[in-house]
This record gives sequence, structure tokens and C-alpha cells, in this order.
Amino acid sequence: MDFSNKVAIITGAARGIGKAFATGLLAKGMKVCISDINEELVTTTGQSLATTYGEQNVIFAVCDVRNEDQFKNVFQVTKNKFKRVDIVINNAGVADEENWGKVVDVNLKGSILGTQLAAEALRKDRGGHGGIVVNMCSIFGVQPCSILPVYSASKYGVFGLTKSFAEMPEMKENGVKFTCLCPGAIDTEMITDDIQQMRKKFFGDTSLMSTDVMTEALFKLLNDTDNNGEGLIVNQVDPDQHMKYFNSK
Ligand SMILES: NC(=O)C1=CN([C@@H]2O[C@H](COP(=O)(O)OP(=O)(O)OC[C@H]3O[C@@H](n4cnc5c(N)ncnc54)[C@H](O)[C@@H]3O)[C@@H](O)[C@H]2O)C=CC1
Ligand SMILES: CCCCC/C=C\C=C\C(=O)C/C=C\C/C=C\CCCC(=O)O
Repeated sequence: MDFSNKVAIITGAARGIGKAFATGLLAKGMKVCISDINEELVTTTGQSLATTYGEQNVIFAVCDVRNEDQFKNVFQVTKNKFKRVDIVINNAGVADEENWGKVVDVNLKGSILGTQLAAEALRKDRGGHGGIVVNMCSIFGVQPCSILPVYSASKYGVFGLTKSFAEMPEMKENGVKFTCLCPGAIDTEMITDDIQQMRKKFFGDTSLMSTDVMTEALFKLLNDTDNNGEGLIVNQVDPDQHMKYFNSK
């Protein structure tokens, strides 16, 4: 894929995996809109990326992915500034089983809204140029997790959403591809020390993957052909699965 001057929207990108994606895409010559619910952090991260990669290449916006008006505004400001959208990464996500309604709303409903808006923005018969939607799933979107049942359910939903959009004839005809990433544990603030202890107890004492591995996975997903509707597993704990597409056909 030729990345220069292409445009990406990334949700939940003030920190963690989303921020790493933004950095990786900007380094390849793309233009990026980062959005996040955290106003202070998205401003700090946006300004820092703009300083490094040029103000003409970066915009940032406050967006809670549960808020349709804010989400629509992200697409609008991106098109106003950069005149096109090529890649949409629905990355925002939370894990909090006690507050499980929020998990469903952010992870699943937020991804549904983001996928619908992306499809409209990218399809060629609506003025788009075609492109790719990348939904952030999880290893727990393709295998169960008894400790995180609602989180896992939300990510299974993201996988089904991605595969179903990929099957739509009107999306294929209009050049829009849908994919997802299914990582194991990545070293971000989502994996707190307590979670890390729990993880060690249940899954063994394996090290967390760096966000660089996720950027590598993103570029594989973007560069591979014939992967519409596929989920790429990122899980160094299991070398047989790592960087392989989940065989769900
Ligand atoms: N860290 C990990 O081990 C793994 C993470 N994932 C997924 O990757 C994605 C990113 O996770 P991390 O970077 O690790 O987490 P993180 O917690 O470091 O970053 C998540 C970002 O999303 C933002 N956010 C939270 N709720 C939001 C909302 N309603 N609207 C917009 N933004 C919101 C936060 O402010 C934060 O900046 C999530 O979807 C997560 O489920 C998947 C597999 C493994
Ligand atoms: C507790 C199990 C952690 C396992 C870590 C391995 C893989 C992680 C994959 C993910 O998709 C990340 C998901 C969740 C971990 C983060 C937080 C759990 C919070 C649980 C809670 O607060 O209820």
C-alpha cells in the first residue's frame, strides 16, 4: 500500500495502542486525525505529534465513541482539513467487568457506530475513494475468557461485525475492506499491575508485547491483500498463532 498523503482516523488514540498506530502511520507519510474521550490527553498527544510530524499532517478531536454527534464531527473535521479518508481504526476500548454496560457501549456500540460512519465515508458511490476499516478486537474475541466474560462478548461482537460488513456486496463493489486485530496482552495502561498479577496466575509468567508489535501487525493488515473480513492474531505467547489470520471460515 502506498501510504503517502493517505488519511487515517483513529479513535482512543491519546495513548497506548492508538497513539502507537498514529505515530507509525505519520512516520510513513500519512495524515492522521486522532480522537479520544480524554480532552487533556488528546490535546497533549495531538500537539506533540504535530510538532514532530508537522501541523499540516495532524489534527485531534475530542470524541466519546458512544456519542454519535461527536463521532460524526470527527469525520467532518477530517474531511474539511484533509479532503479525504482512507483508513479508519476503531481502537477505543475499555475493560471493566463491574461496569459491564460501559464495556458493551464503548467496545461494541462504539465499534458499530464507527464502522457504519467509516463505510459511508469510504464507499466510492458516496464520494469516497474506497479504503480499509480496522476494528480493534482481542484474542478474547476469538477465544473465551472466563475472567472477562463481558469484555470477551463485546470483542466477539466486534469480530462478527467486521466479518458481516466484509460480506456486504455493496461494500465490495465500492472498494471498502473490513478487518480486525486480535491481540493478546500489550504493554499499555490498560494492563495495570493488578491485571498483570492476575494474568500471571491464569496464563503464566509471559512478558507483555510492546506496542511496536501492534504497529507491525497493523502494517501487515494494511499491506496484505485478500484479507477482507479477516482477524489477525497478535500473540507471541503462542508462536503457532502469532501474526496469523484466525481460521474462522
Ligand atoms: N492492552 C492490551 O493488552 C489489549 C488491548 N486491546 C484493545 O486495544 C484497544 C486499545 O487499548 P489500549 O491502548 O491497551 O488501552 P488504553 O487504556 O491505554 O487506551 C485506550 C484509550 O481509549 C480511550 N477511551 C476510553 N473510552 C473511550 C470512549 N468512550 N471514547 C473514546 N475514547 C475512549 C482512553 O481515553 C484511552 O486513551 C482497546 O480496544 C482494547 O480493548 C486488545 C487486546 C489487548
Ligand atoms: C485478567 C486477564 C488479563 C489477561 C491479559 C491477556 C490478554 C489481554 C487481552 C485483552 O484484550 C486485554 C483485556 C483485558 C485486560 C485488561 C483489564 C482487565 C480489567 C478487568 C476488570 O476491571 O474487570
